[in-house]
Amino acid sequence: MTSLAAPTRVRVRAPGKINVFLSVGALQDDGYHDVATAYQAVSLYEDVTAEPADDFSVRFTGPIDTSGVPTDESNLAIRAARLVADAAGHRGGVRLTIDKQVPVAGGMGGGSADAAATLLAVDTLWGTALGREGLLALAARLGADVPFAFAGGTAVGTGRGDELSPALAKGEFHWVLALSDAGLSTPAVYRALDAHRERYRADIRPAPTTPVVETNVLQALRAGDPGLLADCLHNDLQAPAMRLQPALATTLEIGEKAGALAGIVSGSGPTVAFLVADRDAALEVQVELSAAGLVALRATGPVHGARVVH
Ligand SMILES: C[C@@](CO)(OP(=O)(O)O)[C@H](O)COP(=O)(O)OP(=O)(O)OC[C@H]1O[C@@H](n2ccc(N)nc2=O)[C@H](O)[C@@H]1O
Ligand SMILES: Nc1ncnc2c1ncn2[C@@H]1O[C@H](COP(=O)(O)OP(=O)(O)O)[C@@H](O)[C@H]1O
Repeated sequence: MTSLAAPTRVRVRAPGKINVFLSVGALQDDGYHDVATAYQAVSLYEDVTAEPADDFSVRFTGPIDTSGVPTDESNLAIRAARLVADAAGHRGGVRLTIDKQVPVAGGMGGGSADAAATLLAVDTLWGTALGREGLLALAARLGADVPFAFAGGTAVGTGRGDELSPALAKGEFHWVLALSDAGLSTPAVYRALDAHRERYRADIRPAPTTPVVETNVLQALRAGDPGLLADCLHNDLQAPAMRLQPALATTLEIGEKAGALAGIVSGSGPTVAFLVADRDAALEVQVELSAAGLVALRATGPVHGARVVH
């Protein structure tokens, strides 16, 4: 007879995301905006390794500069681990190591992926068996994007972006991601959108009362057709992100001239995601962006959500 020993180390991988469509409604009393977004999980990953320890700690590895990310109790991964411990009555801590591929404060949900991966990693390590629904409920308490990082694939997010319904998607979409030297703060970009709407109330489209994802976006995803999707990429946070980082206009121009079907600021930015026809086009656009001095990565989507890999 074999006995199942408790694991001494669990590794979980969770993806970054691109918002292929993001409509932002009015600011609510809780400080959040009502949104409707279509998320696509893409092949830039956060790998979180969890090992038993007496207390809670986190460290980062990998090539990305994480000097600005806190490693104290405010770190989203530590907050995720503590939530599982509290929910399940687990005593003892965890040592977390995060191998980071998703740019920091880039609008691609790296911190959310850290939190989502940690939820599953500690649940597996400690054998707390909270289940998918239990972990998804904890995910929503950690941040608006965390449930999607947990679920992955393609989904529509409403409410704060945390109420998910799956969306059908066919095939594989190819993206080139142009990174920026400086990050953008998510609340600052939402505030800039509100300020702009307030200031130019008479001239611009007001915040939608009930934001929705347009049906042509869902059709393009379902058809797996990058040309169709390129025509309907949209992000209400793009204009405020560009006001905060005007150089993004040049980045968009370079990628589109290099043959991208379309470019869009991802989430609150400043990463710019270029949708391209296929792998060859992705290489060409990546080369042109690099030649202009930008850091450019290739990715594909949709990919799976948080999953144990080790
Ligand atoms: C803009 C988006 C688009 O997917 O992603 P990122 O660009 O951050 O990756 C999300 O709405 C961000 O999600 P996330 O980064 O998880 O947000 P949270 O930590 O929950 O919230 C940070 C802050 O952003 C603002 N916020 C966030 C979500 C939302 N629907 N309305 C908001 O106004 C609030 O000021 C909130 O205090
Ligand atoms: N694991 C983490 N724990 C706590 N904060 C994080 C973590 N990863 C990133 N952050 C911080 O959260 C903010 C948003 O980061 P991130 O999730 O990378 O970008 P975005 O919200 O733009 O997708 C940044 O200020 C960053 O320093």
